Amino acid sequence: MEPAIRHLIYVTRDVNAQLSAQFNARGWDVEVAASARDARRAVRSDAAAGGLLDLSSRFDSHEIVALEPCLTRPNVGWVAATAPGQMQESTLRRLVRDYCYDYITMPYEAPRIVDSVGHAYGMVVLGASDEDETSARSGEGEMVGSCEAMRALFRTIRKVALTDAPVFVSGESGTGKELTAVEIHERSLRRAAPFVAINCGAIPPHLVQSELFGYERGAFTGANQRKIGRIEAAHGGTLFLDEIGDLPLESQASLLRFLQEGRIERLGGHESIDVDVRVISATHIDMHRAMAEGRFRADLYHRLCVLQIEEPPLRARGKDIELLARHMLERFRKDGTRRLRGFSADAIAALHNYAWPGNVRELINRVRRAIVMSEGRQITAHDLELADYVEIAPISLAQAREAAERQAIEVALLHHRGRFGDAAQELGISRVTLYRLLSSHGMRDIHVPPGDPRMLS
Ligand SMILES: Nc1ncnc2c1ncn2[C@@H]1O[C@H](COP(=O)(O)OP(=O)(O)OP(=O)(O)O)[C@@H](O)[C@H]1O
Repeated sequence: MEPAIRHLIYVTRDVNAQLSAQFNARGWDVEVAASARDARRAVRSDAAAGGLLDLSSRFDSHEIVALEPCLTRPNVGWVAATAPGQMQESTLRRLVRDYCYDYITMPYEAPRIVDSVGHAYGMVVLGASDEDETSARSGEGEMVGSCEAMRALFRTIRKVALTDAPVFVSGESGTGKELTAVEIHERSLRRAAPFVAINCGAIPPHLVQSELFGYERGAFTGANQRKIGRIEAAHGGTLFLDEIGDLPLESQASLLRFLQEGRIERLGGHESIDVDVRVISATHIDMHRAMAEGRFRADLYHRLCVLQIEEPPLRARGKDIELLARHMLERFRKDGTRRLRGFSADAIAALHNYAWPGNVRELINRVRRAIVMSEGRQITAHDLELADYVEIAPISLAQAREAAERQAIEVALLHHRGRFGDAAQELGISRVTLYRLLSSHGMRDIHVPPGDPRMLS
């Protein structure tokens, strides 16, 4: 809500006493800044304020340059007062265009200026309440989200954090699997101990064993000193095994042994060492297929997958796409040089129309690039490189039905973690019909492992 007294930062070399009195009479508390230095001090607070930049009082070019950082503050709504002809100067024109809500040329009427600054202030307050809403609904720890799928995920994280059982996180690349693992660790009794992450897909296969288990001095040529492996380094804490599907078969056997016995042996060592870690693993590949093709041991999978978490893809998160985009704009806005005021309507439309194959990681990258490249006051679809997604091509009723059917199936399967019987029941259809629909929508490969007898029915 708007406070009773509003704060005005009046940047001028030549205070207009009558104008100040008008502001006071309309409930403004006026702070005069006679130099860029005073202005910097005045804008330091994060509270919303109105700003009157009196360019007609002839600041020299040095002062103008020094004023620019004050104008970029998002919590001040600036209005410029200019002398006739001043807008011919390109520097002033740019400052007014980029940072001010309005400008008024002399001779002016005091009430007109007070009204204009009032509107600028109102716009700032409107923006701030958007941000409040964003942070109030921001989710869990570092994780932003408020849609039903994310709320369900946060509930699961809280439950899972209370136990020590292995957790398996599946989901497309960039959906937040590692962030989920961190969140589980942070909410668990292990939070004071290390969280150690290892990307099994990024380590050359012949080095995986030594990375995981460590080695003793002289274990192999080049082993000049003892090295503690990642499992041992996580003692007392949580071990996050990312891209577990890429773990070579040899290491799968060693990892299974460790999970069964709770002990490791460093390479070239004879001592068996007790290690207490909670294992969280993740992958974006289809583990059922990997097992069917003999690339992943089923016994290890079942050990790792005591508790399962499915990370929803960004395209299934509805309004959260916008929430995340705004959150990332706030987080990275200092990378840009302009004072950006959110996203344009075409950007919002594109955010929803685009399918986000790279999920949250891609969204972060697009927003960061747009912050730097944007030339206007708002981030547009073009800045996000999503200009082609502003308008969706008109679709026929049949196509609309098909898209809705597909989305309902995705959501039901996500909701029931891939349990076909439950998903079919929620959708009010038989299992057989669900399998048939999966086939007809080309979703069979994503949701049903090859060779699954269910597909034969
Ligand atoms: N809900 C979220 N809120 C805020 N940031 C998120 C969210 N989900 C993911 N991120 C951010 O998105 C980026 C990708 O997330 P993360 O690395 O956890 O994904 P991943 O699923 O593990 O990816 P990969 O499969 O490629 O390893 C990170 O910068 C992460 O902080």
